[in-house]
Amino acid sequence: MTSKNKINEDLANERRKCNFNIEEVTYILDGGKEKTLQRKKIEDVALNGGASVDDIPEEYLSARERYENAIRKSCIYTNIVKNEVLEITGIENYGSPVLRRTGDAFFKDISPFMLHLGMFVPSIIGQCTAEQQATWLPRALDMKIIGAYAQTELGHGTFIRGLETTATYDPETEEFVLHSPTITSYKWWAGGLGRTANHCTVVAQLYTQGKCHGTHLFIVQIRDLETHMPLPGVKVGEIGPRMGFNTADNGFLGFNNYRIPRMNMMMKNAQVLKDGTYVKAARHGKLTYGTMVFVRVTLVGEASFNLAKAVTIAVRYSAVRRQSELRPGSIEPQILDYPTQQHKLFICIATAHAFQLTASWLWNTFTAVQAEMKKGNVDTLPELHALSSCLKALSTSDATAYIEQCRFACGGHGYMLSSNLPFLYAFVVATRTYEGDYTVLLLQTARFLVKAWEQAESGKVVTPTVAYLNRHFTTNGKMIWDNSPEGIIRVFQSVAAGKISLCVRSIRNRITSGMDHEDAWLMTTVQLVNAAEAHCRSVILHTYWNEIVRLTKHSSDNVKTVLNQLVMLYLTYWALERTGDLLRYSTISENDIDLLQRQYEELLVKIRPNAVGLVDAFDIRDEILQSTLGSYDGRVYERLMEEVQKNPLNKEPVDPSFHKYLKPLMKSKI
Ligand SMILES: CC/C=C\C/C=C\C/C=C\C/C=C\C/C=C\C/C=C\CCCCC(=O)SCCNC(=O)CCNC(=O)[C@H](O)C(C)(C)COP(=O)(O)OP(=O)(O)OC[C@H]1O[C@@H](n2cnc3c(N)ncnc32)[C@H](O)[C@@H]1OP(=O)(O)O
Ligand SMILES: Cc1cc2nc3c(=O)[nH]c(=O)nc-3n(C[C@H](O)[C@H](O)[C@H](O)COP(=O)(O)OP(=O)(O)OC[C@H]3O[C@@H](n4cnc5c(N)ncnc54)[C@H](O)[C@@H]3O)c2cc1C
Repeated sequence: MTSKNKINEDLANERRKCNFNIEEVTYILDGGKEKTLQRKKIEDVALNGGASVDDIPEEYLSARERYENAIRKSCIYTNIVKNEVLEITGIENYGSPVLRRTGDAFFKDISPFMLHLGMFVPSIIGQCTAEQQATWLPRALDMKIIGAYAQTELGHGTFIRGLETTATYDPETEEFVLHSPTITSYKWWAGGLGRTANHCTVVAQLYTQGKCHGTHLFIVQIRDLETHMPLPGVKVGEIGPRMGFNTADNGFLGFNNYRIPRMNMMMKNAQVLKDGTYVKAARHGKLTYGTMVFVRVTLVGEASFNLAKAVTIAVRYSAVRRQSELRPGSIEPQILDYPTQQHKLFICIATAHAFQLTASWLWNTFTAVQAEMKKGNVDTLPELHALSSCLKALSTSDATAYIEQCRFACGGHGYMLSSNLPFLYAFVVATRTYEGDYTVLLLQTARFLVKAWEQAESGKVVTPTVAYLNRHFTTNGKMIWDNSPEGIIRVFQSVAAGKISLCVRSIRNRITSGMDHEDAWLMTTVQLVNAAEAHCRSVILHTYWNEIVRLTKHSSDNVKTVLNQLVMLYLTYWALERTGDLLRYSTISENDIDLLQRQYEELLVKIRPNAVGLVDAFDIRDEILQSTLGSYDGRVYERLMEEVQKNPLNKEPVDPSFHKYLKPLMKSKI
């Protein structure tokens, strides 16, 4: 072994200590051995060319160079995917999470093609008729056209009904006229729109025969395919530097009476006939919001994956890093030996597991609802909307907080861009806002919960994810505390039921004292967000536990044990985080809380020897991690020094600014 690929001795020791079969855990997280093998095959094909390597790390480049470099690498990756990977996966897997994750080896920030595959293509699949799909989809998948998703405007992001862009049908020419009547109606934020896209999905208020029919989706060509010039009537550009997403060329877009053919309206759920007659085909009023539901579902997996990356970096670093002394004169311990460090990191491993298993479960729910909707049944959509909203909100918010915790866990070196932790944070913190802000989405779930509560109150049996509400009406008083996993979950469900019940009571009391329903709801929104968060927490705890029990049925004993320790850590951690709620809604005592705390500390000790094995089980290749601190070999200090050599500021021993500014300053007299 050369010194370049020699494994750091501490990390090698950690791997020797690991007592479970790492591959077995990887298979569970990936959804089965076949899926792991296919992922590895894709990674081998896509990454073995080393095409991702930048001579100069992208953070040293100017805005223009960074963008050009991102396009260059996107094209390399797209060609690999088109020519080699799709042969393995099949065209239907274009845009699958595996491709998205493999893509992370090419970009520290983000590909300008992300929104093309992440939202433009899904909007064609979800919102177009079969005939329209036949026109657009092959060209989009083949990258003959490149699209963005332009919904948000300068004046409105959350409130879609408030969007101002208009699409007015002209039966004379059988065209829609797109127009941006005000400055606030300019599209703003769409990824890939600023410089890259030549087409986009535009969300606009549809007018026909003098009547507005609300927001609908349109496919709009914005640039010439040969020259890439914006077409007449289109004003488009990049919105400027932001906290992250700096290679995603987020853009603005305005229209001046710009005409598109009638058939460019996405007509799966509603149509405008040649004469201008509006026909609504949809059985549910919000099917045009479907692309957002799809992305919210995928974001739970994104949260898990990005957190898995962060904690892989932080745990490996913590095994390599030695600091302070436990006793005078003793050898400096690995920082992973500090219980406070374990407290910061093990919850991140458990959370990545919880979100990954919840994401798979949510994906199955999503595909089941889609299948029902194909048959004309939309009854399960409200529950999916409520679930995807709160799970998107909580998973992105928790992942953001824990990625930052991983950075804190790496001390000063975590602040280096080369650790990749700042990039991960800047990318993930945006997910809390986009595709529906945290608070706004929890309030959507709260609407569903209040309705479910009313149904349960009237004796109706409610859907499985809120079935605990039926129990709430048949049991009296506080939930009996029970330290088993099922007991903790039951108590969390009682907390959710209790909070929803308080919300309903507050709304009713306010209405009784003279408020109208809207004001009573508004005044209760702080509690409603809290109740939706409690509900979502109980869903995650329940799903995580159920899935671990199901998936480890045939596992080896040691895998069963370590995955059980993790899920118990998760349940105990949240019980301790929510002792106030537990005291209010269950019979938990001071003594029970002391026991929980001891149980938590014992779990940290039990998990400690397997910590590196657990992050290895995420099986994230070094090319994808892109971190000086987190590589498999643990050559932390060597990599930090190697990275310094790439710094253009170190190219010359003396910077020109010395002669230009510093020296004259030093020579000048006071
Ligand atoms: C080379 C390539 C390299 C790599 C790439 C490789 C592969 C890539 C492949 C894949 C990518 C994978 C993943 C993608 C990952 C990341 C994507 C990256 C970036 C994404 C960027 C972000 C994009 C965006 O942000 S787009 C804009 C999103 N905007 C929003 O989310 C707006 C939020 N607001 C709303 O949703 C609504 O306005 C509202 C819900 C808040 C309110 O709506 P409205 O006022 O109309 O309704 P209400 O009156 O409140 O409610 C009425 C009833 O309707 C119900 N309702 C609401 N919404 C829905 C819904 N969606 N579905 C069902 N029902 C809904 C509501 O509950 C009410 O019901 P009730 O019964 O009356 O109570
Ligand atoms: C990196 C990034 C990429 C994006 N990409 C795209 C894209 O590709 N395409 C696209 O169309 N859009 C995109 N967006 C826009 C994104 O979807 C919106 O920013 C998001 O939906 C939030 O809307 P907003 O910015 O209008 O926030 P606002 O709605 O103005 O929110 C501001 C604050 O007001 C609060 N608030 C708003 N309404 C309510 C309410 N009813 N009740 C209580 N509180 C409320 C929110 O909680 C928040 O705290 C992107 C945004 C970012 C940051």
